[in-house]
Amino acid sequence: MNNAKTLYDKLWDMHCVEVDEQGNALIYIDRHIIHEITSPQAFDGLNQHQRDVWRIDSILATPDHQVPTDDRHLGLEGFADPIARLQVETLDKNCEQHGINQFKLNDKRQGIVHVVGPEQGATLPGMTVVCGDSHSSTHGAFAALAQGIGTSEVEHVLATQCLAQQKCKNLRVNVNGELSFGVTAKDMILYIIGKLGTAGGSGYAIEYAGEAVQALSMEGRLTLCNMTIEAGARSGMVAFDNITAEYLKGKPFSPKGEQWQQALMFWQSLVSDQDAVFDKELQIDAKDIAPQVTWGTKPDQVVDVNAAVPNSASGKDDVQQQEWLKAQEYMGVVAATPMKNLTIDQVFIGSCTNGRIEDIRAVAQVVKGKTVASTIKRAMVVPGSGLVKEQAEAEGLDQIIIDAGFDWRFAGCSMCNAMNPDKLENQQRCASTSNRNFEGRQGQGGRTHLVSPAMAAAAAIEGHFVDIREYS
Ligand SMILES: CC(C)[C@H](C(=O)O)[C@@H](O)C(=O)O
Ligand code: SF4
Repeated sequence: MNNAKTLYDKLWDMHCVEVDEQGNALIYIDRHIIHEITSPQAFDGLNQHQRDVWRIDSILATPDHQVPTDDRHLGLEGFADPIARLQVETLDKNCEQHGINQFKLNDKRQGIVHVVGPEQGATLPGMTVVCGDSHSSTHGAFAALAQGIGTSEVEHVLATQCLAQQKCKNLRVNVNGELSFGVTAKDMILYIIGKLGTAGGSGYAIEYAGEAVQALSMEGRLTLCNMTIEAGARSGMVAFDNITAEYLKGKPFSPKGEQWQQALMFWQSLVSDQDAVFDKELQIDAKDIAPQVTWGTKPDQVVDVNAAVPNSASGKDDVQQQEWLKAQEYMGVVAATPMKNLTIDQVFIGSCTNGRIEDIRAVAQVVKGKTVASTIKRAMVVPGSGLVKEQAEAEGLDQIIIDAGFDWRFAGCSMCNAMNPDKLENQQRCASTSNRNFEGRQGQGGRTHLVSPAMAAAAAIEGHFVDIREYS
């Protein structure tokens, strides 16, 4: 009998507390990250039932979705929206009441939960990580089992440190060979979602593997795992290796001294066994991946930058054809229009997908000595955390970006989902490094095209999409 296990099987087995005959399981949670949107009702529930928080030191909190990004010196007074302010104040109050570690609004470690956790070493290999946020899959890049949960589950984890779950099936996505120059982890994941479809990963935990994945930096792997949820899977992960270890060494929450050595020994085991069997495998050739641009209102409505908006008649069935037509109408695009001909109104660079230091370096490299096109109404770069901002400023990247005509902002989710003042106007077209292009996602009537940071930067300079591989 084959006892070989996948990485997911291993993580599951290590955390499974109990499972009944129907497969209903309880898994133990090691790290719980919270933000201002999905935690207030959870704390209300706890208080109503007079329950305490089970393991306070497993929790890390920071506000991100509703914080304004234009200025911070006013603190809470800088909020124009009283409801947004109340959410952030409520997070403060709950964290104070329960003694929870929070990086508050004016703490330079504040930022988007999925940027802050990794950069602190709060997400470690072998952990189960949850957050009341669908992009919690991001943390799986560290060979962790990470997933988004709902508000009632946030309450359950706060109270019991456990989560009710059914085990998923195993899907491995192998990206073989080497990515072409100028093609990034963002293009890789958009391409994968294009192949899988937005429901293709449903019921699976995805492991990303193959030479092109192994060659990615930790930041690239975070981008990859981040968008797992857009393929319908709750968890995505990458096996542990030296790149993981190097990234975590010396991070504030990482183990130190003798414990670091012990951890390294244990972490080596966080890979799928050689003969582990996956329920499904997808093979991708890295050299087939070109820079990607979405044309529609779902992340799988995506094409190569050199392609055109597809003709709805080529949709696989009636349902898809109707869906494409509707998406094209909303997006104000017409079949057969080359993607490069689409002119852009706004550019948003940031989010938990692409708001890390390597993303900002890539942007600075593209825009250095150039100027944002006069037709662009606004181009903004929003670091994913205060520490990313600080690092970028130490490297002088902010000045390059500002000189090119971009806004340089404070950390937060910003225009990724417009729960704060950063929004698109009706029918404005945006090149965005975020992860969702749903109708109204970046503001009512706004039209989002998902791209990599370098592609967004080049689109800002030219006023339309260009192939970054031919751009200098
Ligand atoms: C507000 C929050 C719950 C939501 C999520 O779960 O993903 C947000 O982060 C998003 O990206 O839409
Ligand atoms: S940056 Fe966007 S996707 Fe990420 S947590 Fe914030 S709103 Fe969600």
